[in-house]
Amino acid sequence: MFQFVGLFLHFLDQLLLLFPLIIIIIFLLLRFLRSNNPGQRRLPPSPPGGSFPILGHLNLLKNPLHRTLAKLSAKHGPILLLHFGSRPVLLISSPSAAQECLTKNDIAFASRPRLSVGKHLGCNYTNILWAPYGPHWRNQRRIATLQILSPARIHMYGSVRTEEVKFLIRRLCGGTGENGFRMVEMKKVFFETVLNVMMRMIAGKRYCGERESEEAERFREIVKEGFKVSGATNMGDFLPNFLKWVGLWSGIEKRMERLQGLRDGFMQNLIEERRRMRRDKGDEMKESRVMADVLLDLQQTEPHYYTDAFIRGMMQGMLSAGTDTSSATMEWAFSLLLNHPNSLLKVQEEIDTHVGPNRLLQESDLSNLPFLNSVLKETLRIYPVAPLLVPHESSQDCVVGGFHVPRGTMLLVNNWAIQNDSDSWPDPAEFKPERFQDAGEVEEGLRWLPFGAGRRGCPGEGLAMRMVGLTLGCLIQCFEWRRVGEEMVDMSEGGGLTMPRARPLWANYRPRPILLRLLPTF
Ligand code: HEM
Repeated sequence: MFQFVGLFLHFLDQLLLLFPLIIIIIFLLLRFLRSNNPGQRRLPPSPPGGSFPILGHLNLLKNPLHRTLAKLSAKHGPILLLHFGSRPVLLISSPSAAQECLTKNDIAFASRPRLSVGKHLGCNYTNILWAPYGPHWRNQRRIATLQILSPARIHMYGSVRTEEVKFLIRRLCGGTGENGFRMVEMKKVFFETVLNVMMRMIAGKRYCGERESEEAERFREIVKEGFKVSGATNMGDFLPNFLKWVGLWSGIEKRMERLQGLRDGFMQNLIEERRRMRRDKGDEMKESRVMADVLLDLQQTEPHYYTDAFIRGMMQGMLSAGTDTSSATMEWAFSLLLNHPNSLLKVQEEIDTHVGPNRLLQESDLSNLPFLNSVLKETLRIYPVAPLLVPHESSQDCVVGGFHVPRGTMLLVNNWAIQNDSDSWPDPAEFKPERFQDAGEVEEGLRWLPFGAGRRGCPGEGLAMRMVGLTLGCLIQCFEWRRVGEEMVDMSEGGGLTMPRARPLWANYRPRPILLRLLPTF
């Protein structure tokens, strides 16, 4: 018996001595297995020597961000792992890698990172733009695509867009001398036209032009402040909490919070006004159903889910995703055409030939105006207003280009770099709408994705292309346009996550004879 116990203790003694050796062997074995399975575990490369403690690669980021990141990718490769503070960021700059992220790994990357803009202006990460992938986002997306932005609904609001474009044309006529050219700030007229269209679709009310009420004035202030705060990149998003408390980055967050309060109040008034109208006018309102009505109807069936906060979030999400993007695209397109008068003339000739001298261009003409369409696509190629799309985030581990991408990694697809890469686009900086005339060939793969792709791709593409096409087409049909002065229009880009022009566009214009014939019919 004693012998047996002695033997056991001896064995235990040996085992304890061997224990560190066993641990080392297991560790080496695991490393060996990992290194022989690189697709599973090898992380994407990072720019050598560029990362600092706490800051990560934040020191490399300069405005315009998409250009800085494009240079980084040109030097170190199209799939890069960066660190914005402690947050891992996958930076993608090639069509094949974009395809892998947005198609094969579509579900893995269908979430959004929790950035301060999503907290304060995205209704605490609940609106369609900033909600994480899950049932709440899916439900909003379903309502957006089936009930708000469906082809039938977009068609239904065709008259709103036509009315607003006619209103714009009349407004421009007001200031025009008989033969002389007048000057107009294009940024203002484009933005106000889009805002009126969007607000009429959302709430049945327009806010800009004619005599402006106090309510319209308040709304303008909210929109203006929105521009300022969403244009500022918030470094605080990427820093550890103890640094944020120093207060350097809290200013911008406070402004966002205040703005969200103002927006909420404004949207709530709209909801209540609409509710009153529906109560007072009953069936009469069915003729003019707007987005608020769709949501108020849903509220009647499921009041606990479709709360006023849900309706406010949905209305705000649509407004902020659709307005600035569409009007900035119009401004870029017009800037390019003013710098390329031959293309401007070609669009005008195409419209004159197809539409003729006796009527105003309509949305149904757009599919028969291939050159105008190519101008829009070429504009969105050189100046995509969301050059880095909207950031995505992986909600599960996945593999991109053979590299392991852990869950919780922020994805930036540098669409500007993809669309301006000379491997895919000969002479990428040149404005050549003709390259889109053979559209099928050009759009193959993900070389052109100004609206993103996959589950989180833009649900408003159809509406945007109609709104932008109709407005530009009608202005070109009705007026003669020139640059202000001899110099070319300055094409510098402003900062922020969206890509506005650095300076607002101004242009000279005068009516064409066709307008004098059409004006009395408006
Ligand atoms: C020229 C105009 C427009 C451009 C270039 C544009 C582009 C984009 C892009 C790049 C995204 C992000 C895609 C991604 O994350 O991968 C997006 C998202 C979105 N867009 Fe647009 N957009 C435009 C107009 C509109 C309009 C008119 C509406 C609707 C009224 C709209 C509604 C949305 C919404 C709701 C989202 C969020 C989708 C989600 O997260 O599920 N957009 N858009």
